[in-house]
Amino acid sequence: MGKARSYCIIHPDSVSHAKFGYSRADVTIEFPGEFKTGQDGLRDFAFDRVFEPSAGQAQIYQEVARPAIKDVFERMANCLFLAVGASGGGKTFTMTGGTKRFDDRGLIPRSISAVFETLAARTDREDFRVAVSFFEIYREQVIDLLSKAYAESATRHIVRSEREAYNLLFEGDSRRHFEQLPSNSETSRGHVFFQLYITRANAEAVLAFVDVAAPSPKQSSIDTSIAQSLAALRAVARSMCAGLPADQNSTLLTRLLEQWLTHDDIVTLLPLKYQSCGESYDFLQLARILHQALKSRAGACEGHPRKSSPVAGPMPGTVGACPADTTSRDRPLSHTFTPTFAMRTPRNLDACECIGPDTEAAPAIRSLDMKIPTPARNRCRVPKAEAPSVPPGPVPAGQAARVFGVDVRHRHSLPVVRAGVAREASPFRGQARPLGMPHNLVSAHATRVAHVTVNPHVNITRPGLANASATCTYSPMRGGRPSVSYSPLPMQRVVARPYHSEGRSRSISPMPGSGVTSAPFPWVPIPAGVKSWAPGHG
Ligand SMILES: Nc1ncnc2c1ncn2[C@@H]1O[C@H](COP(=O)(O)OP(=O)(O)OP(=O)(O)O)[C@@H](O)[C@H]1O
Repeated sequence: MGKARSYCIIHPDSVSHAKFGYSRADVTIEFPGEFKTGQDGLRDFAFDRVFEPSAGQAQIYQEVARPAIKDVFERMANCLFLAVGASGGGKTFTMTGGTKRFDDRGLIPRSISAVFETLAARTDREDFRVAVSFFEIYREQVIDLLSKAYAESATRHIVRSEREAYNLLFEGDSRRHFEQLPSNSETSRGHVFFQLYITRANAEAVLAFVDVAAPSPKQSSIDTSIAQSLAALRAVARSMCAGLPADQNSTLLTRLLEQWLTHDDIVTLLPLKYQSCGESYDFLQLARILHQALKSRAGACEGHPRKSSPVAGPMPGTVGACPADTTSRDRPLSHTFTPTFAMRTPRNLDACECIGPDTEAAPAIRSLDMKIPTPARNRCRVPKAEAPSVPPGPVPAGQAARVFGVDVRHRHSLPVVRAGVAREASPFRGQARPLGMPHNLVSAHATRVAHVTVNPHVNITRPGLANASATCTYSPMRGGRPSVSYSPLPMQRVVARPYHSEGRSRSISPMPGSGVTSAPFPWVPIPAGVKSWAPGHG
């Protein structure tokens, strides 16, 4: 039988609430007599561990997910991480990550890193293959987030490095359905499955991370669909507790979870922001019933190897069997351009700014914050051999170029105008500009449309995924050769400033293990009629 663990993660905004308390393994809420049971008083909910708000993501990862990664390599055990909870409680924060600090990256990126770090340390690493699938249940349909399509089958992409896996994570993340609601400015509107498949010979272990959407008070049709699937999940758990056959076919969520619920290791996560007694009680109870149901399972085998994806079982009309060895899709930005880190950006990102880091030092980067780097940390010339030659002078409007394998173009005729814009959004705004560093050293402007905009000095992005790496310091106004900002220090401090129309942003993660590939830098006319310069147009 698979193991079952359950954790509660307390949201920082819950702490001061009088009707809510928690200890290391219990959450207690107080509710009035008329609510639910008709009895006044306190209700206790036990967990394997309750993480107080001061517990960082690193600690949560260590206790929650690290054992599962070990089990993958020791006994090819599958594990499902199932995050449930009310809107705004922190499910996405726990699974994918927070917005402001690198330290806030969640279970998925940390697990990706751990899998590749473990592999790197093994002599038999060549025997393993890692693949990723990423899909969303939205309005009772599966959307493959890696192929942008309503899916009969979720595509499985082989990933050969941490960077490739991150790329897919951020790519898919940018395609998720979010909505701005009072409870959360970025509310997930679909149940999201991110799966890592680790295969060796005929054995396969799957790590699945499921972020279960919560209904909002808006009561739209999406909310109805979400509420129905949660009710179905609750009903399945109740049947399991009672030892009765469960109707798992009533919703797509329960159908996709069926095999997990009956067989595998499951970690239930309840990120909890105490908002109202009713809502908290509902989800605390759901977590409890789920945990009880999982504990009561019998007869399933522990850590059995899978032949096919647990979530992508053969179900007509839904996610079907994944093709076993689909190779990575051709992703123009990533196969020639090697980002050093990626920012999980807001859906309606206006612009972001990134500085550094050294792509060669990137594997050592484990710290990312919002501070301004010192010039010493941020300036280092790219070897001349790598520096593409650029003709001096302003880049004419409507011209494009391929910089380090990435298509870029100017949207403005005069770089100097662009520079003015960049300065406004510069990380150095209001501060003394570090000596020798152009104030607009890096400025990547992204819109939701897949295009790349460049100012005279850089750079690169695509929707939902601001890839920053090669920091071209070439200034058309100064002429000369372009160079790339490299950090000479292993613990490069990276600056990443997500800008957003409402001041919101998403998390930041590194792209270790990358290197910069250079490419010719000819300015070429943008084809007539092309409004946004999408990767691949060149
Ligand atoms: N442990 C935490 N520490 C700091 N901030 C947190 C924490 N958990 C969540 N947040 C913040 O709370 C907000 C809501 O979190 P998140 O979007 O992860 O909630 P959610 O449960 O996924 O909500 P929804 O169901 O609406 O999508 C975000 O701004 C997030 O950064």
